[in-house]
Amino acid sequence: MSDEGGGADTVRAWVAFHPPDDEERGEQAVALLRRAGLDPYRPRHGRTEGPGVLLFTTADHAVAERLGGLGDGGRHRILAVALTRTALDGAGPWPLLRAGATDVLTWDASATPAEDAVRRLRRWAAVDALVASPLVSDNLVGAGPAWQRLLRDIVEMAVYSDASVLVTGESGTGKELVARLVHALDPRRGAEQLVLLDCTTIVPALAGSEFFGHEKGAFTGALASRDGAFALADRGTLFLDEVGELPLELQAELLRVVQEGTYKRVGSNTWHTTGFRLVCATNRDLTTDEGARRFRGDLYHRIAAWTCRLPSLRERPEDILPLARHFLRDARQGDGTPGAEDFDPAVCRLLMERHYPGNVRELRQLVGRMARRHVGSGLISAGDVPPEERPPGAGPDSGEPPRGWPDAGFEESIRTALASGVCLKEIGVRARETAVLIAVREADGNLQEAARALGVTDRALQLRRRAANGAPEG
Ligand SMILES: Nc1ncnc2c1ncn2[C@@H]1O[C@H](COP(=O)(O)OP(=O)(O)OP(=O)(O)O)[C@@H](O)[C@H]1O
Repeated sequence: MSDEGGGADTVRAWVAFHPPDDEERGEQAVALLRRAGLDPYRPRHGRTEGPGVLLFTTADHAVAERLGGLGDGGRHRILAVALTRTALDGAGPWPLLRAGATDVLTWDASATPAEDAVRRLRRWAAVDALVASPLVSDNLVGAGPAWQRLLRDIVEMAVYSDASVLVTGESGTGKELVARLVHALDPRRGAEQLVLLDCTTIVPALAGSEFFGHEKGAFTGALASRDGAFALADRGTLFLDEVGELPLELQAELLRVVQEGTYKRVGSNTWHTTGFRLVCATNRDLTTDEGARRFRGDLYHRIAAWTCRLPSLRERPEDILPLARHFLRDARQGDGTPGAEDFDPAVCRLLMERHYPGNVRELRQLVGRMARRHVGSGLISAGDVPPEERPPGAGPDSGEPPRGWPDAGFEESIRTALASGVCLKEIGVRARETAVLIAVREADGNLQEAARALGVTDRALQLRRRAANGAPEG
């Protein structure tokens, strides 16, 4: 992988200007970016692939639309670079980050702005390449932009930092997969072991031995000396699943080992040293009052240097079919006989409409059951669906519309807004602004087409855009 620091490899990335007719002012910056290692290209018809730079002189309302379009709704990372010191006057960088910029720099604020920018682009391109690699994309399957952003974060944190990671999420969302991936990607740990301990299965009487190891004769039944998890994970990764279940006494001991890197085997007075990356998983919220009473705050801060929340499957319905197809391919490869190649439309609808309290694991099991019933190649059809999975009455063939809107992501967003004190009026304003932004973007800037999609007149759309830009709404 290319190092993101210094002037190593050339990095190819798009460069755009805002306002678009203000290119001349940016040309000098582009020349310096080239010299720092950028191989720039211009986005064609506003379409981009991978990360890029938006050089701007005015952070007006239109810049948000440009960012949304150039970043393809969050798929690609954008470095927004203010070419003048005054370009960020007013609201500062925050609206640009909200609109889709990954970072915002002011050219004149740095002695080496071109190098700073290229360093970021080099890092982002390296992370994108890893996210697209089979190691990541075949393991943590998902196509939605939110999932892709999460993968980028996981990869970046695994490769470029040594931080302890706390992975949260409901059962079956892929927490163990993330732990395995962090270990596999970590250039400092790759050759060493990944040691897994499920804290729900630790027997209190044997817990000390599990973690610290023991000497021969340390307790009844200790017929030989044995290494514990801290020794086995040395220079590797220790994954503690369901860390919220760890008894309080063990939490204190774990904290000491993590802080000091030393431990004694049960029945021994000799200190040993160890150093490992700690990855923990939990489906409990360890920060709530209830969670906090059962979990030490100091340990929480130690294990949660970086946290990663995996969404439930209901929060990522766009990934249900890609995941189901992935599991179908797996099932086909597993038994070596020609198997089903895809799902017929009725089964696709059933998969989309069903609820998955067990998340991805439940989807995987369901697809496995369908694949086992299927005969020959061709599509998985309604008859392959196990009887207890078939919808009563209004079945998948009933022509009912699929579960669509408002979906769980929508509700989640409103719940977050209310919990943060955002009032109903503001929620309404934001919802309208977002709808307009998306419609204009989807219509490639064609306002008539966007107005049609929104079910409003051209004039109403223009007034709304003007209102969003600060002028009173007509
Ligand atoms: N994004 C994904 N892509 C492919 N497979 C996935 C994905 N997420 C989960 N799975 C599959 O779902 C199953 C459950 O995953 P995993 O054990 O990592 O979940 P978990 O969150 O650790 O569950 P638990 O909390 O119950 O231990 C596994 O078979 C895993 O392969």
